[in-house]
Amino acid sequence: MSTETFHHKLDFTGLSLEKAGTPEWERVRAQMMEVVANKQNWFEAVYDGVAPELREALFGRTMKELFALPADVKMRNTSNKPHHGYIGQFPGLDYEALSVFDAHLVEGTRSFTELMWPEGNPSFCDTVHSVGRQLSELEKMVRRMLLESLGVVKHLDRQNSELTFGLRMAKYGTLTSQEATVVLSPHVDETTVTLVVQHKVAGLQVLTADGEWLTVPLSPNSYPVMIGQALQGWSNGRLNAKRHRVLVGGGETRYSVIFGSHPKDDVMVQVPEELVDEEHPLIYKPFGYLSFVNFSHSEEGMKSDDSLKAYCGVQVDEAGA
Ligand SMILES: O=C(O)CCC(=O)C(=O)O
Ligand SMILES: [Fe+2]
Repeated sequence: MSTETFHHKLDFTGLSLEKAGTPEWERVRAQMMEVVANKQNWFEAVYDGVAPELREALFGRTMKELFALPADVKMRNTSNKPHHGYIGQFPGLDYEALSVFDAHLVEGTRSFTELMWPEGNPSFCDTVHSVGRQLSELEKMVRRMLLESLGVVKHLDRQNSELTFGLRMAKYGTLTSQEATVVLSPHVDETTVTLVVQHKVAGLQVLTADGEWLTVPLSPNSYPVMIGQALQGWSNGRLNAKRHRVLVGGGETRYSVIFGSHPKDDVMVQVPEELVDEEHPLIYKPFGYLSFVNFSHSEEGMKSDDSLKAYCGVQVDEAGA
């Protein structure tokens, strides 16, 4: 029987971390436990933290202004990790993306803004920072509930101190053909948790347990949330990175924001001992996040359909099975 004939829609409206443990919190947490038990690894979060005007400013003005910059300016957005700064200039494909690092902090947004506009651009900076801050609040609620559902919430503070947030703005330009085309191939994110903001043009699809591509519906106040590989590793595979892709119709330019938590570069991701027992033997050795990301983008990592397992999976003989 199909496990994904419907998807979970969790309503975070009016919730905040201060409400953890209250009946309203527990009601949503009970749904999170179902998401975990069903191994769905994604859901839709309804959230009122990003005001409609802010979302409109982000997509209607801020992102358009960014992508309108000359290519050499956008290319100043570099990173120590492959594929994490400016992405674009693919022959025949009008896809571009830029990442703001430490997007929940004003410093992160400010240094990105100064890189793009040395003369300053306060409205860009304020808009992106507000979105980053609000989405980081949602991410923290989501992750707290996930850890509560796994019975390991005592590790939350440590995990929080080892994480940061990245905000990627993406543009999928019009295609010469009107036919639906996969412009971002099926993949899993290296993140801990990924939140996506879609606006007016759909395109994100998640792979269901039955191998079907499910189109994530558009909604002005909700955010698809997907598990990434860093959390798959940390949770010893209790949660699994959700495979997804982007399919666009071709006639319209699509903008989206991809907001993710991920371990800081030097963090060793290590499974908490509570998540290892006879029924759940250790499947991932501790791994350094930066090294893992570098591996994922290496020739060997790209060839593998499960780069986490290839990088730090415990061999059966090592596990003593
Ligand atoms: O644009 C989207 O909806 C998702 C993009 C994505 O999956 C990614 O950039 O990793
Ligand atoms: Fe992705």
